[in-house]
Amino acid sequence: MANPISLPLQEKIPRKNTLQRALHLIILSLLFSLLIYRFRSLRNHGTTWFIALLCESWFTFTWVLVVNIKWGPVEFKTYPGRLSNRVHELPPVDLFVTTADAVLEPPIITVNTVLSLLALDYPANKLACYVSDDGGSPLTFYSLLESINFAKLWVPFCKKYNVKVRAPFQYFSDQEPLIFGGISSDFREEWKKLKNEYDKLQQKIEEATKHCHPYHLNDMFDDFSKIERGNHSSIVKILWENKDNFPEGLPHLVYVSREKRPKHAHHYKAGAMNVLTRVSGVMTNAPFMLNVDCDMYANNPQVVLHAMCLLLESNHKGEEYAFVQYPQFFYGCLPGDPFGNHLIVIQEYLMRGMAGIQGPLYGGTGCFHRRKVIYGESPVQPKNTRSNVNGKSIEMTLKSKFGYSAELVVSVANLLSGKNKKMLRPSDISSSVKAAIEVADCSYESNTDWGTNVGWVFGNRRHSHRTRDTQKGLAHSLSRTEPTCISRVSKKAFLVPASLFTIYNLYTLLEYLRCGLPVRAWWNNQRMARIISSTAWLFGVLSAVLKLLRLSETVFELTRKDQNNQDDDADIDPGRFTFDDSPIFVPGTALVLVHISALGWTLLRAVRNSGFTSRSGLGEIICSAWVVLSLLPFAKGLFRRGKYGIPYSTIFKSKILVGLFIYFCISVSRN
Ligand SMILES: O=c1ccn([C@@H]2O[C@H](COP(=O)(O)OP(=O)(O)O[C@H]3O[C@H](CO)[C@@H](O)[C@H](O)[C@H]3O)[C@@H](O)[C@H]2O)c(=O)[nH]1
Ligand SMILES: [Mn+2]
Repeated sequence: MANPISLPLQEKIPRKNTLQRALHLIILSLLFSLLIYRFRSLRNHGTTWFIALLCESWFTFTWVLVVNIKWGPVEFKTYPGRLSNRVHELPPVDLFVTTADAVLEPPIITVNTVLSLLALDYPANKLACYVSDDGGSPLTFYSLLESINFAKLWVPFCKKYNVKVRAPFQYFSDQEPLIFGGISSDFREEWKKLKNEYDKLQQKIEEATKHCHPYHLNDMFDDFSKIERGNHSSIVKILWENKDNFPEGLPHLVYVSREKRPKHAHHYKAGAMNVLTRVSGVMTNAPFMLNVDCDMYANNPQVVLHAMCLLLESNHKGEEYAFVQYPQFFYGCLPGDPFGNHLIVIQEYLMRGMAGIQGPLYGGTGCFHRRKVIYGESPVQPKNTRSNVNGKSIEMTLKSKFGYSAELVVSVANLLSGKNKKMLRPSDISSSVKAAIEVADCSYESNTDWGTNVGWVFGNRRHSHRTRDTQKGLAHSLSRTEPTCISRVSKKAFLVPASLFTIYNLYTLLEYLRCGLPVRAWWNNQRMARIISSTAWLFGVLSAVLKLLRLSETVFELTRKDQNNQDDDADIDPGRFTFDDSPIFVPGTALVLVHISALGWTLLRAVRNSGFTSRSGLGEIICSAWVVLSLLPFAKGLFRRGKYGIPYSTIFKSKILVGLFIYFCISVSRN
């Protein structure tokens, strides 16, 4: 029998996708013939055409990139069972949860996230959970404090019965009979008890939210008493300490609210992540860190073990994975994905495709990071390159990079030299609270490498990710509108884009069907791709330009997390689009108006000439109709009132835009 230790913990398996690849090749050859055709036609035209061509080549290029990324998708198969006799080798992991606003992100949601992490299948004395509260909310603090007592029952219950979903709200939303089918009376009793305890916890938090409960009179809340949002000193509080270093107990739980001052940029989530990195650095200094948003939960209790299968192994060159990221799945989804935000196909094809090349983009959440990589070291760099530098200068270098905290510098040095390889972790974290408070100060990062070469980059990665997508988005919207205004092409030339269009749609449809999704979901996503490119991405480009010109700063607007009771409308249809007078709806409205008018105009001319002439252009009609279909929610919005209708002011602005556009087209065609 093979020694289990020698068995690999993971396998990287390329996915077979012959049909996909065939379509892929056809799409690419069509794209290139289209481009060549356009190059040929350039010879006969002036500068406007040259600019159009330049744009088209660029868009084709980005399109080719996006399609090509999907060429060689891979799957990672991990064998956590093979770790079972290597438990002593398992490294500590620090778990980060970020929350920022107790109103937009109700504490019960954060509590569920935290509970699902505390109950993970991993030695509890090797986990530490840190919650960053950018809201500095006593309510969030209170809710977490209250959840400890529940966790003391919940965690053993989950482990005893091998509960799959360890976020109680989700677990208890299942039908009782379904759970109880053929199950012991012990379990039934315990289930009822836990459900009852969870209800009590929920109620306490609710009462506190409505201020029916003077919870804050307790002296644990002193730090919060005079707190002013966005203007307070840092708070670090240990909510629970696993003092006995007990693998079956509860992991450490630490509350962190970093210092905020009106004059100091706080860099939103990236800033919070850097504080968490430092605070955990001086407290537990685990070599790996998982970060999740406050509205998430682990849907598989073995996530850490699976991640370790990848992170603990290196390849024959000694290279290691920098990070391991899990795909996100969403709960509370509307059927048919009306807003195209379930991201199932993107994660299944684009992300796996990227994983096949080098690795996916960091999506901001659900990710295990190697701490030394976050500290600026490369995962492929050989270890101990700095051993010949004398001790003093190492300290000075580290201080200039990581800031003045002596405790942090020691922890960084330990980590980078691999000294904490012993996989031990201080069980007493209360002695490091003072150091933790210090590194959570808002001025701590001044004149250091935090936010540039160390930690989460400000400005930031989220941003570059967006701009990339923007280009893809524009590629679609321009190539769609192009036929109506620029080209009236011959039948033969129309064949290429027409087949490209058909095959590309088949190709994307295939992706949806293979993921087991309905055709409706495919259509909704195609539609949303057009809508997003004419709204969010377009404005994303504008804001990036404004930022480059230093005219404005990007801001992070929190998404509201509870979907219930924000609306008391009786006839509420959650799948329908709602509008307001935001300028973001102007381009979409204008596009719809242009194409409806174009179609109307063609129809009118056809009626006048009794029949369509060759000048009507079938291609143009199809393209315009496709745009209108894609933007159907806008077209409907033109005729609806209330929140489902586009406000008159928006329609008015769009009409001005359309007027300008038509004027531009006419003057171009005259020249
Ligand atoms: O000043 C801030 C602002 C946000 N957050 C936290 O950041 C997370 C994400 O914020 P959210 O409003 O939920 O943004 P989304 O639009 O959902 O963010 C998506 O896109 C982000 C950027 O790519 C990723 O970081 C997120 O994980 C991903 O869910 C939440 O936990 C927030 O509490 C902070 O901690 N401080
Ligand atoms: Mn979110």
